[in-house]
Amino acid sequence: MPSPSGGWGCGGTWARGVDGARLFSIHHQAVRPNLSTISPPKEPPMIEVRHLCKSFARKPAVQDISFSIPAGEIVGYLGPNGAGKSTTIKVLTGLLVPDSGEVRVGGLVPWKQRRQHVARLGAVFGQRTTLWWDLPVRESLELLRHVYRVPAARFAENLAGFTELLELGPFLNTPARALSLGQRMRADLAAALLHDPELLFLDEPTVGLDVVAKERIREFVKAVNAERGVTVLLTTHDLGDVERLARRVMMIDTGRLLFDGPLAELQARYGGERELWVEFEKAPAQPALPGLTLLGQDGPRVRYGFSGAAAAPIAQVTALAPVRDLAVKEPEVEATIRRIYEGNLLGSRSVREG
Ligand SMILES: Nc1ncnc2c1ncn2[C@@H]1O[C@H](COP(=O)(O)OP(=O)(O)OP(=O)(O)O)[C@@H](O)[C@H]1O
Repeated sequence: MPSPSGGWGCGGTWARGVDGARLFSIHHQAVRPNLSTISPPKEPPMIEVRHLCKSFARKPAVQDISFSIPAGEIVGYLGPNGAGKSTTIKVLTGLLVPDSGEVRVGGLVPWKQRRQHVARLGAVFGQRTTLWWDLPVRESLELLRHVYRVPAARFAENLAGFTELLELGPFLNTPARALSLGQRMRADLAAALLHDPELLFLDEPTVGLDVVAKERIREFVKAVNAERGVTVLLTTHDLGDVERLARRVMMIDTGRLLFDGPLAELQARYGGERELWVEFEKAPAQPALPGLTLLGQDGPRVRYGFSGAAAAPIAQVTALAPVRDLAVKEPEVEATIRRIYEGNLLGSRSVREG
C-alpha cells in the first residue's frame, strides 16, 4: 500500500520512493482506451525496479529504490563508497535476492529465472576477470562459447569483430595472467559480449587505465551500444566514463536513489558557475565587473565566474580593456559530483527528472 507521499517502504517503515508519485498515478489511471487514438504497445523496459529493498544484518543497503531503463539506453549509476550500487547490481544480475520489491530484467525475475537471465546479460567487473588465468585468451573465449552455447559461426563472427574493434590480435594467444590491465579489460569485454547479450553491466570498466586505454574502452562501449543496441548500466567513480557514455545518471547515497535524470540537468542545477578566462593586452587596474564573480587575477590573466549565456560577459570584458585571448570553461562533472557529496546538496530528498 502506498504511503501518503506516494512511496512504499522497506521492512514496515514508510519511505518516499523516487518514482512513488508516478507509480501511484499509473495504478489509478482510467482503463478505458479510446480505440481511435490507441497507439501500438510500447516496448517493455529492459530494467524495471520497483520499491527495491535489501538489508544486511538489518542494516539497509538499498532502500525503496524504483527506476526503469528502456532498451538501448546507457545509464551511469553513481554514488560514494557503500552507497548501495553493487547491491543493486547484484540483485539485477540475480546474485542476491531482495528483501522486498519487484524487479524485472528483460521481462524475467533475475534470481528466479537465473539460467535464462544470465544467458541474456554480460558483465565486466574492473577488479575481477572472467578469463581463466593460465589459459590463452582465445581458449578462455572458446570455453565461454561452450558455456553460453554460442553457435560456432556466430562465435567466429563475433570474435573477428571484437578482435578488430578491441585490437585483441597481439595477445589472443597470451594467458590472462600475462596481460596488462588494459589488455585484460579488452579481453574481458569481448568475453562479456560473445553471446550477444542484450544488457551489459559495467563496473569500473576503466579503473587503473591510462587515458588512451580508457578512451579505447569508451569508444568500444559506445559502438556496441549504437550498433547492437545493447543496454548498458555503468557503475563508475570515473566521471569521464559517464560524460563520454551516459546522458542519464542515477545517483544513490545511503541506499536511496537521490537523482535520476539527464547529466546536463545535474550539471545545470548543481554544477556551479561557468568560468570566463581572459587574457588582456595589459593587466587591468580594476578587473571587477558587475554581475561577474572575480575568481582570480595573475597579471593580465583574469578569471571570472558567471551563470547563463557567455555572450554578455564576453561583451563586458571586451568593453573593459583590449583582450588578447579568452576561453569559456564549463564546470567539470567531477567537481559537480564532489560538491553534491560534500555539501549533501541532494539531501534526503528524492529527485526525478524527465
Ligand atoms: N554481503 C554483505 N554483508 C554485509 N553488508 C554488506 C554486504 N554487501 C554490502 N554490504 C553493505 O551494504 C552497504 C552498500 O554496499 P554496496 O557494496 O552496495 O555499496 P557500493 O555503492 O557498491 O560501494 P562501492 O563503491 O564501495 O563498491 C554498505 O554499507 C556495505 O557495507
